[in-house]
Amino acid sequence: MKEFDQAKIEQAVTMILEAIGEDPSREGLVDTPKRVAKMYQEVFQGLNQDPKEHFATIFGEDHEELVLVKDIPFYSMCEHHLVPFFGKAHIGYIPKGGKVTGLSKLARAVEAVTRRPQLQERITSTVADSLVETLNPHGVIVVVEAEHMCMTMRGVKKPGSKTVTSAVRGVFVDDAAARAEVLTFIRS
Ligand SMILES: Nc1nc2c(ncn2[C@@H]2O[C@H](COP(=O)(O)OP(=O)(O)OP(=O)(O)O)[C@@H](O)[C@H]2O)c(=O)[nH]1
Ligand SMILES: [Zn+2]
Repeated sequence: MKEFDQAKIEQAVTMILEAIGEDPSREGLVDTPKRVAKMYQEVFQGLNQDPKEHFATIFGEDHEELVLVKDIPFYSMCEHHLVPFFGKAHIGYIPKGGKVTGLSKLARAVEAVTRRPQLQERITSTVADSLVETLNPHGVIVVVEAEHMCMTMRGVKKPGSKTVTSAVRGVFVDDAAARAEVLTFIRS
């Protein structure tokens, strides 16, 4: 378990408020450092989780065809600016050897990976590799689509722009028809 230092975050937030010329002791701000620390504990709680631990729930089921959970909503924090990026993750895999995991575990793995300072590419590949390492399936495909607040409310200011990343493993690498089938389901 990595240490979460609530007092240190409170100090840091107080310093940021002072540095922008605010008065941290005024009524509206007096509890803000505490609130922000509590919020960071929640939005960064994935730092204490390994996505693979969720795939320990394995059912023996003889299904060697596609399993796809799509439209899993997520919120993460861009590691460059510490502002949110958010969107949907779609996870498909083809089980092998009768090893399937609980459907909710796919969404739990997304939570574990997104609730940290992150990059969209790393979220995508970490989820794919975690499935490969635990279930050893025939193939995995992960698609993540997100809007990055660092590109909308600041900087280049392009609201509505979306970033799509994908990670394919196993049979999906060479099988364009299998990839296309998944993309059709994702869009439907
Ligand atoms: N590849 C990748 N880049 C990201 C992600 N989130 C944010 N970024 C980018 O990280 C880059 C950081 O660029 P820098 O030039 O170091 O920082 P900056 O001056 O704040 O950049 P601007 O956003 O262009 O103003 C920006 O281009 C962001 O759009 C992500 O998940 N993946
Ligand atoms: Zn950013």
